[in-house]
Amino acid sequence: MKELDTLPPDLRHLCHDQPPTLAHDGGGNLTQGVDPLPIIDLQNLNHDKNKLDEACKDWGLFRLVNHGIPPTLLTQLHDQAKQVFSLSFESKKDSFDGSIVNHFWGTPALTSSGIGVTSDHQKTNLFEAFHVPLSQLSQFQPQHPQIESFRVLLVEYGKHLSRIATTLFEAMVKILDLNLEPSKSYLSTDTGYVRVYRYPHCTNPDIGLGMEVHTDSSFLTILNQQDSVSGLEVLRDNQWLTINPISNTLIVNVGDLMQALSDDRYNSVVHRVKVNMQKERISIGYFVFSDDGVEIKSSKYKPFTYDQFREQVQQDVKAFGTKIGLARFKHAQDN
Ligand SMILES: O=C(O)CCC(=O)C(=O)O
Ligand SMILES: [Fe+2]
Repeated sequence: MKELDTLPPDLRHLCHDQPPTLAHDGGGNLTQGVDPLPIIDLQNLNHDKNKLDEACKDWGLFRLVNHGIPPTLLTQLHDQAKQVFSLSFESKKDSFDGSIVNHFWGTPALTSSGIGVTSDHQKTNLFEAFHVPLSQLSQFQPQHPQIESFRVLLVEYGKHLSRIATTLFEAMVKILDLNLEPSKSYLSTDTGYVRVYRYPHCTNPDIGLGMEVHTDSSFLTILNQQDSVSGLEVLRDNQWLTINPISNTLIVNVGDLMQALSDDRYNSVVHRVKVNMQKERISIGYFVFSDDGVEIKSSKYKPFTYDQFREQVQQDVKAFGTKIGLARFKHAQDN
């Protein structure tokens, strides 16, 4: 099957239908000799407490090792995601339409009903994705055997993600010495979701980004870049730094909710995804939020729930073509 037939029609015209070429540079993703990211060992969090604190303050992201996810699971997930994406667009549409998994592309901002939030100003983001609410995966019963085996892997993967997010969140709350109301569960792994992304390779030099510049709205994001193709970049000291994929490691981002909860001690990292001119890239992100109705309280921000935050983001994307985010909730004197 031609690669173009597997892509959503809206994206096809953006990519030239021509074989990958080595004539262009690979999209700013030269391998750096030394990995500059802070490295956190999940098995040794007690010992790495200061390192974790520093990483969240200084970088807003870190590389997680010793996370306990079997390497075979990470590799299978990647391989099967690739296979699912390479089905024809029509068969993906038939399998996902009307299901709990939302097949979407072009914009990362979705309404709660799963419709992409678009505006005239917005440029298309060159990706295709599946939005997977983990707690509802048992209600998804795909007929296609490849999609079913991917579903089974995601169920297994989701258990690890929820364990890892809980462990990291609890460590951060302890380090920050936060006085959270004990009756409320702040981190809601039940409402967390996975997004499986495919960024098609694209030789069209006029194309924008795989994913626009943004911060994540989550408490934490756990990104699996088992793929060898890079693309993720973070803004650091006013420069874009490529976050290279290193197999069997995960990238953890501090998101907006965590920045607010930490009273700006932690930093919701600004990032984007570049399009690769030679190869398509697959990545799998997990986003975890606060429980329904839980207010994030801090001295720098007005209290807000995640629903209120998401609603505001959607309104801003519709009105201005961009997310404004935490600044919307900041007390006036801090603006
Ligand atoms: O695909 C990636 O590497 C990053 C995706 C991302 O930033 C997001 O979904 O918020
Ligand atoms: Fe992101």
